[in-house]
Amino acid sequence: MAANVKIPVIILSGFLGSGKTSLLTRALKQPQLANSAIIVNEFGRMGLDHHLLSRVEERTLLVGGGCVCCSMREDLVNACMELLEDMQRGAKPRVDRIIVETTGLADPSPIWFTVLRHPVLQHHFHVESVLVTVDAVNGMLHLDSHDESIKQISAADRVIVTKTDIADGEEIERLRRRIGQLNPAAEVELTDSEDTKSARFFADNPDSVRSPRTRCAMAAADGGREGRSAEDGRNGSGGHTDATHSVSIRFDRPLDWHAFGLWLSMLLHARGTDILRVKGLLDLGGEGPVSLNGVQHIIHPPEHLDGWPDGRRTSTIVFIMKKVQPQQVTSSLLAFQHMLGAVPYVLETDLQFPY
Ligand SMILES: Nc1nc2c(ncn2[C@@H]2O[C@H](COP(=O)(O)OP(=O)(O)OP(=O)(O)O)[C@@H](O)[C@H]2O)c(=O)[nH]1
Repeated sequence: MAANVKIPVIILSGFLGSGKTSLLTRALKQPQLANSAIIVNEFGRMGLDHHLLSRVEERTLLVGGGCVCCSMREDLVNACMELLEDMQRGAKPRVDRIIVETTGLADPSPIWFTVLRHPVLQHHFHVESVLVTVDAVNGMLHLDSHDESIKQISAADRVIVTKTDIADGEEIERLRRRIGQLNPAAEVELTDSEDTKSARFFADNPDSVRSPRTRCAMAAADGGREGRSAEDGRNGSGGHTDATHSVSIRFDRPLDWHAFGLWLSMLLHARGTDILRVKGLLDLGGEGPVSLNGVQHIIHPPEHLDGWPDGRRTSTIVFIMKKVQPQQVTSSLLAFQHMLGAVPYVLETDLQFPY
């Protein structure tokens, strides 16, 4: 098997009963997903009929400092290693992707961490996207009452609102807005039980690098906040210190990578468990952007991309945080601006702190 091309892993998460299995079952009927390996977390569940289906019991091994997001999922390691060995000795054909369906209460970050940091898996697999289902009828309630739901949405590249056939339009719009506030970097899509094209969520790379920019551009067009320096907002007080907040930040010039890397390491070292997601495109002065993708204090190796997705050359970073105020991030960046070589400004935030 071609060892140098990593097999994409797609994580399918979403709160209890939000429609993960229904979505996946429908998607697997389409030929695009024929050559996929599926790993689900629960024993004894019926309904998925697939030749490569593997059911595993969720087992997490705490590694490093004992932090949950930096734990290895032993179940996933075993399932992937088994598949890898089978493919390497020719007992199974090489699969096009692995889809991991989590339990409804799972935090997707240990799965991410496992694929990224396991000494063998990291050379053969990469996490292509995190899909999260949200129930159009109950999603708002789940978000209000369950931290797990918020964590899942924060980790998502693509949020799929299910059950739109039984929810009213206004309800769906409210939910979309809430998801957009929680994770401005995620694409939000709708589905229902009659959707016969749901393989698109798994087989198309959501081009995660484009989404923060697209959303930011939309926010700028509609909110008119673009161009205001973060300095203007540094003394604002947003309250809600325990809540989850997001902020999208842009820079006026290319960034110094070493200085930015140092700043980010310091932030993650100090507040890693509260930084649920960092995602963006950086202008480091090279031809194309460098994509940045992190979940809690795990940062995916940055990737150089060939071109700017929407032709606009600028750094945009989205932070989704718990117990950290957007202005704490911006003030810290401002304090670092001379080393960074660029001035940050707030493009969009869910908090109305004074600009
Ligand atoms: N009307 C409607 N019902 C749906 C839709 N998606 C799922 N359901 C129903 O919602 C219920 C839960 O769906 P599942 O697919 O089992 O949800 P899940 O997220 O896999 O559930 P857990 O594994 O328990 O977390 C089932 O009764 C489904 O038939 C949808 O788009 N429309």
